[in-house]
Amino acid sequence: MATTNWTLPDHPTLPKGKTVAVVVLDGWGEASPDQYNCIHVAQTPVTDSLKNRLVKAHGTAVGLPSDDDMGNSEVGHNALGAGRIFAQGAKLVDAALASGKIWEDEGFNYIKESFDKGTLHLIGLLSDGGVHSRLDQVQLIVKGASERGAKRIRLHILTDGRDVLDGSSVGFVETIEKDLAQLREQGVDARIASGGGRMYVTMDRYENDWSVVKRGWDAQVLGEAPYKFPNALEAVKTLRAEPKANDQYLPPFVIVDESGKSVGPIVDGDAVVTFNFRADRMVMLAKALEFPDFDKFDRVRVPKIKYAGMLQYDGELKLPSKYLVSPPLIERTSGEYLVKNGVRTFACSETVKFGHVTFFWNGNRSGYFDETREEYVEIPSDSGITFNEQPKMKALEIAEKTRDAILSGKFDQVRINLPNGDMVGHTGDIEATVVACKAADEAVKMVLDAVEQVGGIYLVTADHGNAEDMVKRNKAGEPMLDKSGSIQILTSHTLQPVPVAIGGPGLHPGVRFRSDIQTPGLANVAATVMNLHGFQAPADYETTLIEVVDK
Ligand SMILES: O=C(O)[C@H](O)COP(=O)(O)O
Ligand SMILES: [Mn+2]
Ligand SMILES: [Mn+2]
Repeated sequence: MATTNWTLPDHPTLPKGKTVAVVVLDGWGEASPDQYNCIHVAQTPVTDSLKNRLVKAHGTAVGLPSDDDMGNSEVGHNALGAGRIFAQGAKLVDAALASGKIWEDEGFNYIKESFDKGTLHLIGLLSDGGVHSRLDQVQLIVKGASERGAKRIRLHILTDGRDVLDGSSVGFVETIEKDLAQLREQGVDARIASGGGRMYVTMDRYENDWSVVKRGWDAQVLGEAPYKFPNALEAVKTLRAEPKANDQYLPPFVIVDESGKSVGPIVDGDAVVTFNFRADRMVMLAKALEFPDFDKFDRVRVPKIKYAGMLQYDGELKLPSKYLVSPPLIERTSGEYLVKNGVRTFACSETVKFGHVTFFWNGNRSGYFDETREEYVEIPSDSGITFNEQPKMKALEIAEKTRDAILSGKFDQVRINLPNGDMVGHTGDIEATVVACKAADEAVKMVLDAVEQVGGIYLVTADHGNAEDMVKRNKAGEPMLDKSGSIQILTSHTLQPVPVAIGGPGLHPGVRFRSDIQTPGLANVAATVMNLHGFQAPADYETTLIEVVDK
């Protein structure tokens, strides 16, 4: 393997030594101004005043299978940090299924060893959102595993309503139940065994609230939950009606037989696959399943299982150790280059997005490259609430810490994520999302004021759209209505482009956005940031967005 030359060439014109603030507004796209565009409705004077260039943040521009795929935080921050477009989990799993390689590799052969005597359990997000998982892939795994000897299959589903419309869980359950019924006709004992809403059961992230993972453990592994149903369709329909939970927050349930016994606890000798390809909301469960000295909650019973992830979720921790598809190998990220070229770096967000500007930014790698030159600060997020209850979240605290980092003179780059537009946008609460966008704008102001004071440079951008469009639209772009005549709230991300704004007193006056890049995307930002630090990007990086004209 060729050794990497980490030394970045000097930029021909742009100086070194300027403080550069990189601000990622999570879920902040560009869309027509109307009442469902919360960024437009909110008072956002600071971001409104910035001069933007729009870049693509979805689909093939960020390594997703097609341009019908909305962007998301993982692929967005990967592209921002890595400066190149890598085929992402969704695409890699598609390819492994299409070629059949998934069945030949080590991961599947490992879990297959249990098929003779044990049950195959599949745990993950059941939707066609394509952000964490995809229903068609789950269908192919169920079918493929049964064709290859799995005689007893149990699904542990997490309902979505966040990357897809609320209420769509019913249709997804119907689809998978049809497949399972067909398998039963062929003599395979295949059933859904448990479930719950993704935000309340299992899919916490960055260790914000372990009780979420514990609720899932109790249902999936121990077969215990406050709600018991004879089948999953009845479970989802009933829990949506009473206690009137939405898909994201359905309470945990288990499916029981006539005698009231759970149909699918995980026991010694079983195999488990977590079928999400995206890491952030599966890695906590992976730890509970795999770490022998796990101490985040009492697991009560730790079955001896063969476990594989759809992908490996953390390359540093090698977690899980077995996986069905190899993750994208995202190396030589801009963060690593810049640190190795002496750029002292500060990264900050609150818990729910902390890994976005560290782990995802650095190519799905946790930890520092060089702890003498880096400081990552995590502001604890609120837990146990939906963020429309506290739409300002920790934006002010993030901004204060960042301001202090800028003014301290200890850092050359400060890199932050402001979660408000995204996290509140996902709740579908339009009024709260307007408050959220205002709070993010105020945070940007505080950061830009500090940049002004130190003669620095800012680059403000976003990872994908969300808050700029809160309604499901038809092909003509008109809001769609549900059966009762109310507008259909869009809780998910969008396909919209996102802004990139560059400025500040330290910016060379000749810097312009180039006009010769046909369709720039998020991956063009890394080379741009390197330029702002006075370096040229490596030759295989997507090209910079800027040029310097004589001034
Ligand atoms: O995990 C989530 O919250 C959503 O599925 C996607 O949102 P994110 O990509 O902005 O994190
Ligand atoms: Mn995001
Ligand atoms: Mn989001």
